[in-house]
Amino acid sequence: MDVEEKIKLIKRNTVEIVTESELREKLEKGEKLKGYIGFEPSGLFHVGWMVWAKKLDDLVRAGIEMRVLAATWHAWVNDKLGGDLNLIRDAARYVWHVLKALGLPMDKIGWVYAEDLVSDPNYWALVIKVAKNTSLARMKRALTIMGRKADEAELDSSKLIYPAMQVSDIVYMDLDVALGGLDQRKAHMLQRDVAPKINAKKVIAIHTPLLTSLQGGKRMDVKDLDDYASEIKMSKSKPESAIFVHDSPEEIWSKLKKAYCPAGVVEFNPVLDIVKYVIFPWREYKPFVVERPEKFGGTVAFNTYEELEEAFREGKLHPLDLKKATAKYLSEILEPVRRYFQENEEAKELYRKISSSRITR
Ligand SMILES: Nc1ncnc2c1ncn2[C@@H]1O[C@H](COP(=O)(O)OP(=O)(O)OP(=O)(O)O)[C@@H](O)[C@H]1O
Ligand SMILES: N[C@@H](Cc1ccc(O)cc1)C(=O)O
Repeated sequence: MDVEEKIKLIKRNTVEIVTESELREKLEKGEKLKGYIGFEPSGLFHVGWMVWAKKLDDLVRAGIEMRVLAATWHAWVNDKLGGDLNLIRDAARYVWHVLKALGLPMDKIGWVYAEDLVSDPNYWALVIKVAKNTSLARMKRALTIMGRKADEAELDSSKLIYPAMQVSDIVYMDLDVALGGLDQRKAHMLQRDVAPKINAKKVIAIHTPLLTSLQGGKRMDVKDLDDYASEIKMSKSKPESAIFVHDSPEEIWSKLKKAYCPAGVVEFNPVLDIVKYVIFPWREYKPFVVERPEKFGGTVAFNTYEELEEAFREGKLHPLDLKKATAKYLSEILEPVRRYFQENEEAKELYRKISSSRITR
């Protein structure tokens, strides 16, 4: 794969790369790049996470040495799973199984636990250095990276340490690339600002879109799109907002049937988001076929998402027909996951533990 092909693959279905020219420069020099994505283990894997999972796969294919950080200590700070580190670790292992079930090349992807970092005093020296170079106001503003509002550290000041930890994770692992959904932007921009002050390299940030909650969203007068998108995103701590990778075809249909999808409305439409960022990429961009009786226009095939969006915007594709086809394809894509979790004993047991734990936050 030449540099142009790599950049095309890395860039597809992202919101932004900060910056593309830095990425190009490193690729042109033939540098061996190291990257990561971190996640907080808690709760079940929803289809929103398939957006970054696909990008993780793309980055591996583009030759970037990728690892996944199971941010167990961060999840503890963020009160996930009642702060029970054993359960949090189980939730991390569960995610490993989901990624495997989705077909990711887990033998080519590193797997790191926060414990591997926090057991080293040098890591904490970095956390202090990052904090020394960050104002309190900036640290508070960055709390959206953990799904919290700036004032949520008032009663629990450990939360103020979290952004410094996330920045330190990147520096400690000496990474070139940080992958995350758009809601992780503030962590990456903070890393880029602090890096030159602590003699570290600026990370190249790759941000993927956030799937909208099944309840949808409406554009308001928002200052930071990353803050608004994170407020209305599909999220594991709001189960009613999400389709989980374990949902049966019946559950998927029943959730999609009720999902926000007004005729002709494209913005913050969760059904279209799923088609664009999950179905097209996970089916390797094969045509999306909507079966309809002749009297409603007959069966129609869309070769690209753009064609489908145009038809929907112009009222040539009815929300119910779109939802039916989306449910069918999504159920098909998720079938191997359902099968894997029936057949793999460890995965099955972890799923049982995590899904029966009532406390996600
Ligand atoms: N709806 C979504 N669409 C796409 N990516 C998402 C979505 N929600 C989270 N992500 C991404 O998944 C990664 C892990 O996020 P996170 O642990 O905050 O998920 P979450 O479902 O919002 O969980 P929680 O509700 O516990 O905050 C991040 O990179 C984040 O940007
Ligand atoms: N902040 C991320 C999790 C994360 C934690 C540490 C990291 O280094 C990276 C990501 C989230 O809420 O999903």
